[in-house]
Amino acid sequence: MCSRPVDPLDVADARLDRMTTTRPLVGVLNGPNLNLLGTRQPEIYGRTTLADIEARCVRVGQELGLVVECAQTNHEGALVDRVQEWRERASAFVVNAAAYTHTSVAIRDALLATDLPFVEVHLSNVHAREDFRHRSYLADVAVAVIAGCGADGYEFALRHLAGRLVPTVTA
Ligand SMILES: O=C1C[C@@](O)(C(=O)O)C[C@@H](O)[C@@H]1O
Repeated sequence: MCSRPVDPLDVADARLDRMTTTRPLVGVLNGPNLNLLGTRQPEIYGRTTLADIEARCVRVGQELGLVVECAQTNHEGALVDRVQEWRERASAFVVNAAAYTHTSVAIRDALLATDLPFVEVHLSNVHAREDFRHRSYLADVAVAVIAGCGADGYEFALRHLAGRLVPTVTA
């Protein structure tokens, strides 16, 4: 009989796999120019970087019993690809489609095709800005819209989704 010594790291990996596969996955998706957060019009978008926001989302997700994966791209088709890729694995989304919020039927359709709940987030209060930002192609199919709370908006969105996905969590 051939017996291999048990590697404690393998055991820990397997345990982590099981834990993460049973926790709902939430995809946090950010659109064009949000990679510049921290230096882009800080008077409007604040000084928090996207890396800080994503790290906070992962940390808050862990506290809430969620697995959080984050992605950002400047390209409309790549946002659609990401939603399609998450479609098979995710339970919900937090979406800041940035300027594509106001223009993109393709991103709306991609989210609708998932049949999953999502929260639309904007750092700034888009309703207090130019008219073209008042229109959203996503808002009427989102479960909630959060605008004007800065980086806190992502955490609020995750707390809301956790309340829907993880029965023991109070939003
Ligand atoms: O890029 C962005 C960021 C934004 O989505 C926000 O987070 O406030 C608002 C959009 O109008 C703008 O195009």
